[in-house]
Amino acid sequence: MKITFIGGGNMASALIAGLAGQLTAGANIHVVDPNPEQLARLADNFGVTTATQVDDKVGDSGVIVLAVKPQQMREVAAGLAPHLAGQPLLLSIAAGIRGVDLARWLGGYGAIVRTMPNTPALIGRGITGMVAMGGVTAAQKQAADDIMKAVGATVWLDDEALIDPVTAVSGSGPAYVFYFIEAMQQAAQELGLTEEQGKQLALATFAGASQLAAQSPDEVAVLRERVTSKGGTTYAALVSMEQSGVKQAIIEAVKAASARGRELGEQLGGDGA
Ligand SMILES: NC(=O)C1=CN([C@@H]2O[C@H](COP(=O)(O)OP(=O)(O)OC[C@H]3O[C@@H](n4cnc5c(N)ncnc54)[C@H](O)[C@@H]3O)[C@@H](O)[C@H]2O)C=CC1
Ligand SMILES: O=C(O)[C@@H]1CCC=N1
Repeated sequence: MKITFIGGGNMASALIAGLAGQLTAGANIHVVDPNPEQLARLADNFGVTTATQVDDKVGDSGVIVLAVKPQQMREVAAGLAPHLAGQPLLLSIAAGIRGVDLARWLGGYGAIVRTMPNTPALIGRGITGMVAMGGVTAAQKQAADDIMKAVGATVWLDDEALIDPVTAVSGSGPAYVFYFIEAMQQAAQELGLTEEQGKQLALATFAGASQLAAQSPDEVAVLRERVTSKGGTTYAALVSMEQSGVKQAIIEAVKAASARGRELGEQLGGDGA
């Protein structure tokens, strides 16, 4: 099956990298992006075919992945509308953009699955939240699931409104983890370790702790308590974090991301025109 990506930026590149390793021929992937450097990089690395704008070649795609910024989606959808005679599945990865708005911009085309992947897809360790709009067939839903499972796990939602919370937790989530790792690395250096040592210690700790949490039958809070000797070093760190309101700040940050997703949908979807 031919999969066309409209937009070949960061998230599309992560998906293509994950998919290219799974498909028998990278040439089954076609990428449309106005940036020739972006296209050259994707063609060199993954053997995809490329174009700088949507043309008739997009028409024979079984799946079209919409991977442009939310602000570009309306224009891209309008340009795509004349090329949907082959009834492809449209897979949107854009934050915020509501299915009803996308369908309208596509000229009333309803075979849309909204998804929210994340960048660990690049190494096949992504997780994608997904919701199917009314015009999606069972076979198309399966195809969407197959594509996203090629780059990690999938979580299907019944309620489209929940895609904003998914965006806030797992779509944006890698950035929070990187932020925490950056802080750990900076602390390591300020305490006298080398940059390399700090990096090695922080990364191995994140990988080990998250694997342990995934594999353990115990709740994460129990695992945390097992590290925390009374009056010990971890206790000192956690008291400091509590005093600084770190947990509440993280909760509020995730809620801010979710609210921004909803706001983007309302702003860009406008009054339904
Ligand atoms: N970066 C991430 O971690 C995630 C991003 N997303 C979503 O993915 C989408 C893309 O985000 P990024 O990849 O981060 O942005 P990006 O800026 O890296 O990529 C956007 C790409 O679209 C291209 N483009 C612009 N106008 C175009 C047009 N008319 N036709 C075709 N291509 C066009 C740009 O040249 C660029 O390569 C957004 O809607 C975002 O909400 C979703 C999940 C995670
Ligand atoms: O920051 C953003 O808006 C996109 C959506 C999820 C991750 N990146």
